[in-house]
Amino acid sequence: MTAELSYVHPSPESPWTTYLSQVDRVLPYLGELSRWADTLKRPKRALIVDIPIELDNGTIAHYEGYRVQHNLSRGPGKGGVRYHPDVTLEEVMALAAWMSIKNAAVNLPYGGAKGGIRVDPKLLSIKELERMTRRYTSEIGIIIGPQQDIPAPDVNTNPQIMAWMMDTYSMNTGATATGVVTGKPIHLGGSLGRVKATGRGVFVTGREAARRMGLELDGARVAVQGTGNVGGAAMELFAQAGAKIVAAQDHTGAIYNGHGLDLAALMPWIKEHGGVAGFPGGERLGNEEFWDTDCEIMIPAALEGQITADRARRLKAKLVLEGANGPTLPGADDILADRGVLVVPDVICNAGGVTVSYFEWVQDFSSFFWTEDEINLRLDKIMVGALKRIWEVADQHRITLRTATFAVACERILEARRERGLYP
Ligand SMILES: NC(=O)C1=CN([C@@H]2O[C@H](COP(=O)(O)OP(=O)(O)OC[C@H]3O[C@@H](n4cnc5c(N)ncnc54)[C@H](O)[C@@H]3O)[C@@H](O)[C@H]2O)C=CC1
Ligand SMILES: O=C(O)CCC(=O)C(=O)O
Repeated sequence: MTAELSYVHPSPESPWTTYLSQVDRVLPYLGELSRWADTLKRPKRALIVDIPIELDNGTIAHYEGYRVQHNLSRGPGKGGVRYHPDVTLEEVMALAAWMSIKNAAVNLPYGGAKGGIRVDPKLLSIKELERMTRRYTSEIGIIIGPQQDIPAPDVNTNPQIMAWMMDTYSMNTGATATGVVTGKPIHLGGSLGRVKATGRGVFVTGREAARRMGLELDGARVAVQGTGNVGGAAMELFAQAGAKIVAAQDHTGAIYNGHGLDLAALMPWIKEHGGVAGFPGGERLGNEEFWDTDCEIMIPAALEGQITADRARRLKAKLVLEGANGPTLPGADDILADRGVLVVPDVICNAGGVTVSYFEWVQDFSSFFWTEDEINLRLDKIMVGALKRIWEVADQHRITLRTATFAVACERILEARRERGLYP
């Protein structure tokens, strides 16, 4: 008998509720190990921190920060840090839990963790952003470390923020510790290929899924939500493979071009203007209309809970590639499965980022750095191998790729849990 968590009150649409229902679906496939499954339904450790900083105008602001370590059975915690005004403890718990599943699905020697600050970073100056990042790092410094828990970039965080985190942790501990975060700038122990790795993983899993479905990438129409690190890199790789990016949406709006958006013009536009809105090479599309786009492939690569039941009924795509974490609500998942739309779930589809983070961590420890070709080849091999195993389990039990990924990952996590035992 396991008591409910007293500190969360999730709504039916919260990411934590979505995650719990995904775990429930996998229980019939865990055999004896299901005895240990409650361990997946509660984070091992959740730290909430106050982050006071002095703003440029001399006033003091306080931000709420989190670092959650969901499961550490297979190794140190690993997962990104998000800066967003809607971040909550429950959201970070779900994101940390999905990291446990993802890391086990690609067989990395990590547990799952995630962090975040409830802030709109676009409202901060660069100096304020640095002060907030450094204070947050000091506050969570009691639970992170190269062998304990290794943060990385997520929404609205980037290599510069990772550099400040690495520097702050190193100053506080008295020695340069490049392995404390990944996604760093290259000359500070970062890895070639990390910036585009998540988008590359989305492409690799999409390429494999399309091959199995008999869907030609050359000429395929693709719609992408989110044009940041993940969506931007995925769009470029699909376009290089001959696909047409017909629609793109981000926080500034949505655009459409039936002949394919010209990425050579769009990407610099986004960089300069902060988003797709106003791009002259496409027609303006309503945010809701975006989900009705005629396309073969839909890539949600922004935030959670975007594919609702209603949108799942309307979606025209045959293949959904979850670049974002948790973009599809459980009810919508069922509708897509009933409609024969293939979903490559987040916990494998976007695992390319953490896989190259793992390569970065290994390179930092050995102080020996690989070429970008080596990294991309190894990434491809790991993603293809992991997806193949997941597909076998899906075929064996006639279950969705999401439940199959959870089955593979939960078995690995719970086996480690069982073997380690309960008592110190
Ligand atoms: N950065 C990474 O390595 C990884 C990121 N992810 C996930 O991918 C997703 C995107 O992350 P990044 O590309 O890193 O973030 P980013 O900060 O680089 O880009 C986020 C994108 O989402 C868009 N967006 C924000 N709010 C939106 C809204 N309400 N409607 C439409 N678009 C909106 C933004 O305009 C931007 O284009 C997140 O779910 C993240 O957790 C998953 C694995 C690794
Ligand atoms: O690179 C990492 O360690 C984690 C990336 C991440 O946050 C994610 O996969 O959602």
